Amino acid sequence: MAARIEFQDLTLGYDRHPAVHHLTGAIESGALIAVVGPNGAGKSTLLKGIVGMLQPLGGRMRLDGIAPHDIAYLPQLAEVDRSFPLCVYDFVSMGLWRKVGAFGQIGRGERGRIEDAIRAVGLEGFERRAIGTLSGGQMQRCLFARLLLQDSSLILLDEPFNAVDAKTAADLLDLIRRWHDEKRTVAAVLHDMDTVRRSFPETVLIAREVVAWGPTAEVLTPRNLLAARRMIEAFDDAAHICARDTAA
Ligand SMILES: Nc1ncnc2c1ncn2[C@@H]1O[C@H](COP(=O)(O)OP(=O)(O)OP(=O)(O)O)[C@@H](O)[C@H]1O
Repeated sequence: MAARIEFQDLTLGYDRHPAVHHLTGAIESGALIAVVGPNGAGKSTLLKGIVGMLQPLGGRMRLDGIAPHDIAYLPQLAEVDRSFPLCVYDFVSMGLWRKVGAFGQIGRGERGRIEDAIRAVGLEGFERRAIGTLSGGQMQRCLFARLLLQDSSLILLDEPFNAVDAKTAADLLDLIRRWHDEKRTVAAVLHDMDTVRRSFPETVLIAREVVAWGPTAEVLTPRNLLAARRMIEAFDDAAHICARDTAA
């Protein structure tokens, strides 16, 4: 179980507009890293770049030990289409998609794993409920169950505790710790700095580029957080190319 990500001067963006610039560094195998920064800092963009939903505008990214389609990715809750008529059981079972495929049989072993995953997130009794009728916290549990089944060595979580209550957040955090104990590589976009300080040994603070990256206590200083805020306020969203490129 080893998945490592290396960035070399990576720039990601939309329609040629950079959203994250000049990212250089590595997320080591087995890391438990928080991705933090102000709104619009480029955190979600970074995860989308790692998953392959966005191609680099510049620089390079290298995945070691895992293919992009094997990454377990939790998008922001708002991006999940819940209008599709699926029940919890069927939605969770999609975590086995890579193993079973479109026309594969779900046998007794797989059914056991689906039931285990639903139990692990505390959704027993909800198996036949339509996903569109779940509360925000229940839906987040459902998404985590699907991730559990994916059994990936690289797990990317975009605001996993958004709109969930304290009990649900604690339960989901336990699952994240379990993944970390199993030596999986976990990166999570988070806004709650207390959770980051308590549970994430490593942090990358971004504001369209890296402000600080390293042990959480060294990254989350008032000085770095202020610098991040100022960088976001100063960023020109309409810029086509970055000033550093033209100055070179
Ligand atoms: N699909 C898109 N098309 C064009 N621009 C986008 C798109 N998605 C994001 N952006 C822009 O890219 C920049 C970074 O957005 P991103 O969603 O990565 O930030 P974030 O750090 O995740 O923010 P938040 O904390 O608010 O979720 C923002 O200026 C945003 O408006």
